[in-house]
Amino acid sequence: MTVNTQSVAERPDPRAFGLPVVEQAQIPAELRSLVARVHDLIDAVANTEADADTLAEAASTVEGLTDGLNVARRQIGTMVQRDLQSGDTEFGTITNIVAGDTNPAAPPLLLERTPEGLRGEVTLNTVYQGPPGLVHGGWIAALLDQAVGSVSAVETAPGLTANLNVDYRRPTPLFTPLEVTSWVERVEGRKVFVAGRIRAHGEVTAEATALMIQVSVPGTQEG
Ligand SMILES: CCCCCCCCCCCC(=O)SCCNC(=O)CCNC(=O)[C@H](O)C(C)(C)COP(=O)(O)OP(=O)(O)OC[C@H]1O[C@@H](n2cnc3c(N)ncnc32)[C@H](O)[C@@H]1OP(=O)(O)O
Repeated sequence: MTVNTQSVAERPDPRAFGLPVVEQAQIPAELRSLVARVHDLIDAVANTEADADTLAEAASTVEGLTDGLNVARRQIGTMVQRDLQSGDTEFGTITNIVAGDTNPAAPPLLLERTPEGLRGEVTLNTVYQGPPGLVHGGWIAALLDQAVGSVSAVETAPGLTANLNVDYRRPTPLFTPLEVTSWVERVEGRKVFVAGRIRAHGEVTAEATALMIQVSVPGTQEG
């Protein structure tokens, strides 16, 4: 179902909200590399059984690195502009916990446009563990919230989640490619009714319905 009600050019630009925007291609390769190394570091720290000397040395090294990086920090709310393979433009917060380009704690979940909506694949390690060997239920909800919020933004206009209902159908495994899909069901004024699904090995493990409320753009008749 096609529900695109606005051309890309008419969709709100975060600059209209006074937010800084970084183009995805302008993120330095060195920062991307650092984010990936720290992503692996979080997993290593969460699982290490190294001896006390090694742990103490690591803590000291990381403390020094943190001080060095904190010398220059981004403005809170900084957005990243992504050009999807479909030709659509997507905006997201650059430190978004699910998909943020510069967030080492993000899996990250990268979504691309399909004829039905959005689709992405992500594999989660023990950092996202709830029950033994399984993904935490809150993270399952986070993946679905991101997927439904993004499809609403890409196919209609950016909004906030007013309501998210998650049905956990089967345990969602760690270390397994998860297929995340989302689509728009219908639009009623500012209300966008959306849905999403997670599959592992082709089987549905969780599904969600949600209500997104489109945000008003400052300086427009609607906002
Ligand atoms: C581009 C750069 C920026 C881009 C920014 C993009 C960010 C992407 C975020 C990703 C997703 C998230 O995690 S968002 C984070 C989690 N969500 C939040 O923090 C949202 C907190 N809630 C709110 O701020 C607010 O409640 C809103 C904005 C959702 C709605 O407030 P509002 O704008 O005043 O609208 P309101 O008049 O209350 O409601 C509008 C209509 O929706 C209905 N409605 C409202 N809430 C509900 C509900 N829970 N369940 C059923 N229906 C509801 C109302 O009855 C009404 O229907 P009718 O009378 O018209 O029929």
